[in-house]
Amino acid sequence: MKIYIDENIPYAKQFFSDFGELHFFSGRTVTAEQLIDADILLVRSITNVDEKLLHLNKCLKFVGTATIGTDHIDQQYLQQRDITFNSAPGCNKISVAEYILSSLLVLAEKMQFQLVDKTVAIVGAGNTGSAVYERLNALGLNCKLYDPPLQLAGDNRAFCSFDEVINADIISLHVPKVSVGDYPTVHMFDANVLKQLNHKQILLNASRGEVIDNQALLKMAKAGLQPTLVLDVWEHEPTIEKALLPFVEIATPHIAGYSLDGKARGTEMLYHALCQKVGVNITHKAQDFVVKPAISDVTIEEIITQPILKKLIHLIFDVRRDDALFRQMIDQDDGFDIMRKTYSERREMSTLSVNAPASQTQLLQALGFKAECKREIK
Ligand SMILES: NC(=O)c1ccc[n+]([C@@H]2O[C@H](COP(=O)([O-])OP(=O)(O)OC[C@H]3O[C@@H](n4cnc5c(N)ncnc54)[C@H](O)[C@@H]3O)[C@@H](O)[C@H]2O)c1
Ligand SMILES: O=C(O)[C@H](O)[C@H](O)COP(=O)(O)O
Repeated sequence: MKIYIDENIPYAKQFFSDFGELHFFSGRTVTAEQLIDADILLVRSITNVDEKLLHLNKCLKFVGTATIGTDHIDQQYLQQRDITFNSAPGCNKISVAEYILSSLLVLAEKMQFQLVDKTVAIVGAGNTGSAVYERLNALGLNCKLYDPPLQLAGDNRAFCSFDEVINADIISLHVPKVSVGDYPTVHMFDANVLKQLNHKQILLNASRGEVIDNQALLKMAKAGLQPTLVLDVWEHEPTIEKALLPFVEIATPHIAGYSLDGKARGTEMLYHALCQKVGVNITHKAQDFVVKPAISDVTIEEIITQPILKKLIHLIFDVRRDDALFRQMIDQDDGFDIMRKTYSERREMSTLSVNAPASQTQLLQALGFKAECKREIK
């Protein structure tokens, strides 16, 4: 069997060598000619899998994307050709939530506010939105969820209106890219919605760039009216609107989900799907391949205040590192993609054991740490 794999899917050799001959390709430039004899195709979000890419291939049986988003896949076309498709739902949801947490802690320090005083509207209450909710709710923010499709489907959590979204102190976007149907998300934040926001609010987008009309945002920013912005995703990646950058407080090149753990989980999920498709037993586990973290234990002697939490989170992941590097790299040819490709190792909070007073264990666990109980503070 011939298996064609995006070169940026980690641990592909370890997981897939048993299935046959592996061929690696560059996700942005792969062509129909290259894939002519592929039996299995494994991609990331930068490869559009459609008729244009697959029309020369007559033997493809399985397509997998090691990502949560599936907007780059023409699933209807794959269905017509009877090609099995699997994605990796939720694989990097923890990394996205940790990106949001780091960003908010940085902003809270810079702008001198307490997270607990803020209302946050989470737009999209699926895997990533729920992971954000769990963490921010544990920190005492007033969290509101906005997700009409889920609400309609009978999800029994409390949901808010779009009016409440645009009036929240913090708005965090976690929707898929959808351009048709009853609940499209492309330009959900268009000029009309953006003009209802103000400079006291914070708007974070770690979903897909197209959810915010970037040109309308730029216009608003040039007039000095934009909310504080955290943008991980952009319209027209990798050729983004660079003029926006000076107006964005935290800017990164679509790396919110890029922890080693999240990526490895994505590969592992495709491995499981392929084992099922081919009818073989699962013999490999991501944890056999993923290396130990650089920092694995820490002790906290006090009650966790916001400054202590910021220090703790940033022992593992500090979004300012990525923001600084991005601003340096974006002017290089291919800077956006080079930074993604050479992204330095980032781990999830779950790789850190935190030894803390017993009263802090619940919070630490809700934030994703491995919490170990220490004697209570007197
Ligand atoms: N920046 C990154 O690195 C990164 C990482 C992972 C995922 N993502 C993006 O984030 C998206 C969401 O991921 P997820 O794991 O939470 O997906 P998910 O499918 O679990 O949840 C998405 C939720 O959005 C809701 N939704 C759809 N249309 C909506 C609308 N118009 N208004 C409000 N809610 C709506 C859906 O009902 C669903 O509950 C992905 O599709 C992907 O594009 C980005
Ligand atoms: O949808 C996802 O899972 C994320 O957007 C993912 O992190 C994108 O990473 P890429 O496939 O572009 O490497």
